Order: sequence, then C-alpha cells, then structure tokens
Amino acid sequence: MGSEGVEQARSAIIGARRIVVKVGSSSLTTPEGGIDHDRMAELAGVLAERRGAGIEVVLVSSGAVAAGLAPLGLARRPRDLATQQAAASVGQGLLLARYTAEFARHSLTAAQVLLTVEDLMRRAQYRNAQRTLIRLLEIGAVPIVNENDTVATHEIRFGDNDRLAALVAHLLRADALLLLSDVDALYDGNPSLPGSSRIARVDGPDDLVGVDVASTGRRGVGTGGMVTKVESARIATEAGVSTVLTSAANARAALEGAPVGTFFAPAGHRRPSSRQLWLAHATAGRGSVVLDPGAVRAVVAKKASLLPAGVVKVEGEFSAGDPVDLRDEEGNTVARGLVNYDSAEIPDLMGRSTRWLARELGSEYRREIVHRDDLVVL
Ligand SMILES: Nc1ncnc2c1ncn2[C@@H]1O[C@H](COP(=O)(O)OP(=O)(O)O)[C@@H](O)[C@H]1O
Ligand SMILES: N[C@@H](CCC(=O)OP(=O)(O)O)C(=O)O
Repeated sequence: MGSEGVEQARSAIIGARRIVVKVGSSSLTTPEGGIDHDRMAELAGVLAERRGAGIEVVLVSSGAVAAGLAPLGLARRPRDLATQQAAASVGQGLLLARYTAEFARHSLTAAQVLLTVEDLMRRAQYRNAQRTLIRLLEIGAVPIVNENDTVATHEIRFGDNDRLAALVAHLLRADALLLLSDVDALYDGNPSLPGSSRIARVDGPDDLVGVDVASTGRRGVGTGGMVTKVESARIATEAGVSTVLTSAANARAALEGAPVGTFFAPAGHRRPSSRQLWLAHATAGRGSVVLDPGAVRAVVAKKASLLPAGVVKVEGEFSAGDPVDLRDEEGNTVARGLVNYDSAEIPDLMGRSTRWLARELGSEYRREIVHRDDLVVL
C-alpha cells in the first residue's frame, strides 16, 4: 500500500464514530475446539476502550455452534442443520453469558440481538431492528448480534455472519466495518501455501481478479471462508462503509488505524439509500416480471421507472408492495424493485401505454409497474 492509501485507511477507521466489528468462529475457538475465553476477554477490552473514547460499537459475533459442542459431548461441528441448531441454542446462552461478564468488567452492558434473514427481508422488521439497535447505542449498551440459528432454515439462512455484519453496518449507517478472522489479511492465494502474499488494499472488483478465495479455513470451524468476507466487504463498501479485514489478534491495531490487514475502500459514489441496499442485498424477489429489450435499456441505463408497456411476462405470485426481480428475455435478473400491482393484475396491463390504461381503466392505472425510487439495478 502506498503512503497515501495507508493514510486513507487510517483516517477512515480513526475518524469512525460508529463501527461494526465482526468476529468469526475461527478466531473465537481454541485449537481443541472450545471457546477461547482469553480471546473474548481481550476483544471485550479493546471494544470497551473504543466505547470509552465515545465511539459506538456493535459486535457481530459467531461462535454459538462452537460454544455448544463441548457441553453436548460433540467433538466437531455437526454436519446436519438440526444438530448445528441444537448446538447453537446451547452455545448462544453460554457465549452471551461470557460476553456479559467480560463487558461488565469495563462497566458496560452487553445486549443480545438475534436476527434472521427474514427479519432483514421484511421492511417493517428491518426498521424495527434498526430502531432497537440505535436505541441500544444511545443508552450506552454494546449490542452483540448473531444469526438466530435456531429458527433459520436451509433455504433462508446467512450461515456465516459476514454478510449479516455488512447488512448491520449498512442498516446502522456505520462508518467502518472490521472483519476479524484467524487470518491476518486477504491473500492473493491460499495463505497456508508458500508464495501467497498479502493484499493491503482493495479499491474495487478489478483488484480481486485472479485472487483465490475458494479454499476453506484451516480448522473447519468457520463457514464462509474468504468468499463471504469479500462479499461482505463489497456490500459494505458499496454502502460507503470503509472495511478492514484482519485477525482478531490485530483488532486493537486495526482500530487504532495501523496499516494491518486488508483495507477495502468505500465506493466513491453517493451512498445508496437504505431502501436500495436493502433491495439489492437483503431481500429476494417473490416473483419476476420479464422486460422487452427497450425496457431493459430504460431501467438499466437510464434508471427509469418500469412502465406496463415494457413488460412481456409475469412469473410467480406476488402482491403489490412485494420485491420482484426484473429479468430480460434471456432470463438474467437485471434489477429488483417493489412492485405496484398484484401479479394477477399485470397480464391485462402488459404492452399498454400509460395513457391508454388511464383512459380505459381509470387514473389509478397511471402508476408504474415499479417506480424508479423503489428500484435497484443489479
Ligand atoms: N485468499 C485468501 N486469503 C486469506 N485467507 C483465505 C483465502 N482463501 C481462503 N482463506 C481461508 O479463510 C479462512 C477464514 O475463513 P473462516 O474459517 O470462515 O473464518 P471465520 O470463522 O473467521 O469467519 C482462513 O483461515 C483462510 O485459511
Ligand atoms: N451463527 C453461527 C455462525 C456460523 C459461523 O461459523 O460463522 P463464521 O465463523 O462467521 O463463518 C454461530 O454462532 O455459530
């Protein structure tokens, strides 16, 4: 990293007023597979220092499954979801009890926040989670977030906490996201192989071309490996959040702005609205509408609203207000948006001009299929 890059990384982290710190299972567990209490104590100490300096801190902590293994007599992370969930429900209580005690040493109150994908997909629940987290920060508590593993299902589950951390950072409009793992940085290849070198700074997707992120963690306790961390950094930086990826051992140095780990620079453009980020990353289309090539061009290139005239087909069942995918005729999803009509209504409107619809069906049919404020190009 050039000196200018180092400075930017430092100032982004040092100047952060609200920061989300994510710690993965791999750095919270001992080589024997149990929870690493020393590591938790150290982390609570580092975060308490930040809090003492007036910085709002949210911790996203994995480790529930790992903490539940020993009490259940399990030697390693179970493969089946039901046993993972059982281990998580045993472990989450233990994990929080430990954090509560560690933060109490620094006169801080820990607060448990368990979220599911569904909570972030539904706009009302998303807003509630946002309100609660902000209130917790206002009253001086340290929110400790994890996925609500016991109710998450195969189909809708984060699985790893990396993406959850990025969404929490965006939901809170945090200034910085710190991803802590058992590896000190992103490497250009598997870090356990000779010849791989540290990537100090990532300014955009071009810097990741040819980087091998596919190998999984050494000890098999984490889940996402680097793939989900890079994805998390992408979501966060697109939301304007400076991101640092490093090891838990480097947490203090990273928060003090030392040039450790990998710095992911925030995207320079205007911060997307919370609604646009939610549409792009937290939700999935309930169904889809297929667009003719002209409508694809209008939506993608001109960020225009989708009008009935450009729709050729409706797929799936949805209600007005649901998120839907906008596809081209080849089946590619080009955008996602909140639809203004039920799926059953659209076939009668397709291919018609707004003027014709208003004249024949009434002025309420003047509305777009998806308004451009409710639309995000993917
Ligand atoms: N290009 C890479 N750079 C750094 N680490 C990598 C890379 N590819 C794979 N990894 C692996 O990813 C692991 C971290 O992911 P994971 O075990 O899921 O951690 P966590 O539990 O912290 O989320 C590291 O231990 C490392 O071996
Ligand atoms: N919610 C799970 C997190 C699963 C997991 O291993 O995540 P990570 O370590 O972030 O890859 C737990 O607490 O065990």
